[in-house]
Amino acid sequence: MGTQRAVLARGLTKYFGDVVALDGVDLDLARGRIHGLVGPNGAGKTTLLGLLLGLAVTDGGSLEILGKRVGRMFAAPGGVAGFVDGPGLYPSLTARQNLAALAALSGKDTRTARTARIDQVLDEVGLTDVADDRARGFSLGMRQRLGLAAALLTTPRLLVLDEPANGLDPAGKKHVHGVLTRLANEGTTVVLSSHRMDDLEALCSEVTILASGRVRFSGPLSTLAGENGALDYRLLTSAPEAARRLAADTAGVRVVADAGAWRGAESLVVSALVPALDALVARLVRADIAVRELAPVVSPLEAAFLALTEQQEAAR
Ligand SMILES: Nc1ncnc2c1ncn2[C@@H]1O[C@H](COP(=O)(O)OP(=O)(O)OP(=O)(O)O)[C@@H](O)[C@H]1O
Repeated sequence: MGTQRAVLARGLTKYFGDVVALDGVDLDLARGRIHGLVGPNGAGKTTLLGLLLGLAVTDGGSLEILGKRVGRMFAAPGGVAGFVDGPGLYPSLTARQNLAALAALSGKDTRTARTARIDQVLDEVGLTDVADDRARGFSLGMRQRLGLAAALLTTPRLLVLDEPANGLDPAGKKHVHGVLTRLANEGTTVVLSSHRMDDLEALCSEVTILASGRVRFSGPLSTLAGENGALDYRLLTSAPEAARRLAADTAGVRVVADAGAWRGAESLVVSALVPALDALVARLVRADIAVRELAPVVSPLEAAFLALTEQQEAAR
């Protein structure tokens, strides 16, 4: 048995002329997880994903993928599939022909087995109805789904996707999320970048936040709230006035403003760290005040992202 990590990177650096795209990046990706990569434009996300796909080599540091040290060859390590900057497709071929061309390259299965597998992956990404249409006429969302289907043909153990949700309509997103979740449940590691915090929160158990080529946070989404200082939370309770008085009287809790109505009920917004929030909820319950809803106004991931972007702006 090799390491349980799909990716182990230490001190990765990558330069483009004078531009430092990656500046000492450490990354640990456990197998069978969906890991989100987030960061402002130019943070280094595509560069990092490109290294994982063997599209570029590092200028420094070490990289181990699926238990094997990556050398200085421009080649996708075995078991790795995916794409950056959109999937490479033949525009004049249909979706099915594109996949058939790729499957034939691998030369592993019989023609019948390949055809069955192609039908299966087309179905998984929701492209069966357009299987015989040329890729040239495909929308961005359809191209993304065909790119994912192509990656699935190889049964990857590490799937690397750069903004796979770009251009997806709700039905397309449902297909893609379903496929990625199934893959992770079966042990494939998925690493994807996105500017959509809601997608990342729905899909990923862990995230890495990059800014200016450096890792600002890497770990479970659940620990982000604690990392990022006080957050604003919206509270809906059975007794808004009494809840407001209790909140104002709880150490570490600040009542933000008169939040007014929220979904037709009077709500309260408080700013607090998680332990103070826990204390407030316990006090509300002890006072027989029911907590009907409690959620961050801005998600921890979005708050962390915004804080980081603001820091970057301030440094300019
Ligand atoms: N081929 C290249 N030649 C020169 N500079 C590059 C090249 N690729 C990336 N860079 C630079 O490296 C830095 C990181 O770029 P990268 O594309 O990895 O960021 P990103 O986080 O993917 O950004 P975005 O969210 O805008 O896609 C940027 O400053 C970019 O201009």
